[in-house]
Amino acid sequence: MPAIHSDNIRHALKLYFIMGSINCKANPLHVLSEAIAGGITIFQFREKGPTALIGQAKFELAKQLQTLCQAHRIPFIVNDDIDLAIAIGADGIHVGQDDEPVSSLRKRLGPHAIIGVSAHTLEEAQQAIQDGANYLGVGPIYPTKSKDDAKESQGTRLIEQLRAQGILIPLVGIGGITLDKAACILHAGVDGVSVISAIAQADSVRDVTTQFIREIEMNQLNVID
Ligand SMILES: Cc1ncc(COP(=O)(O)OP(=O)(O)O)c(N)n1
Ligand SMILES: Cc1nc(C(=O)O)sc1CCOP(=O)(O)O
Ligand SMILES: [Mg+2]
Repeated sequence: MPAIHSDNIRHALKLYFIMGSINCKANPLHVLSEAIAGGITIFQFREKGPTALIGQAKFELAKQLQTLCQAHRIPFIVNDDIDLAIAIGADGIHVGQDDEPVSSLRKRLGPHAIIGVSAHTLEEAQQAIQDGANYLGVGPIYPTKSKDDAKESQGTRLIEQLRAQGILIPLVGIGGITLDKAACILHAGVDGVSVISAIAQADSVRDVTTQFIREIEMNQLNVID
């Protein structure tokens, strides 16, 4: 059974931690376990970049991180790698605009898989919704050092535009999100924030995660309950 039914994805998106081995100052298993202790609500394994693990080493790290998530009922999402997601029975996948279309992913992953799609424009968002995405990642909100090919940062403009159009799909903001910036993104209408470096690189992963949760709970709009 998946850790979460896709109907509950909105609540799970509250604090979406994304990480691969290259993002961590400490052992990735330790970083994830501290982030879980701090209160993350969903995790994405994004093993990407020049020194990223590949092959069996990538598979083994994914399995170890997934086991940790399963023990704490944290949904485990795989970035980009559909074969890996299927091989380990992940709860879902996150894909970008140049990846396999949602309709084909749905056939391969089944009706309960969480499928997240990155959207940078209203048109991309509408297409992903029509194709059956469960949530959208909107970014980069602010400049980021964690993605080499990130687009130009766009602030909260698209989030506000989507909500103003009455689009209710679960949304998560991404890109350069730090503690002091979370409130303004939440006020724009997202269900949660996605974070790599502000958590993975923190001196105390657990403390900063706890502070994110507090900030989110104080500023969440609750698009739908
Ligand atoms: C939650 C979330 N939102 C956006 C992204 C970015 O996905 P993508 O555009 O496919 O870029 P890469 O992460 O693959 O470099 C994401 N991963 N997660
Ligand atoms: C993985 C990713 N996707 C983005 C997008 O805009 O789609 S920005 C980004 C990196 C986010 O990392 P950090 O929290 O360290 O800025
Ligand atoms: Mg991608």
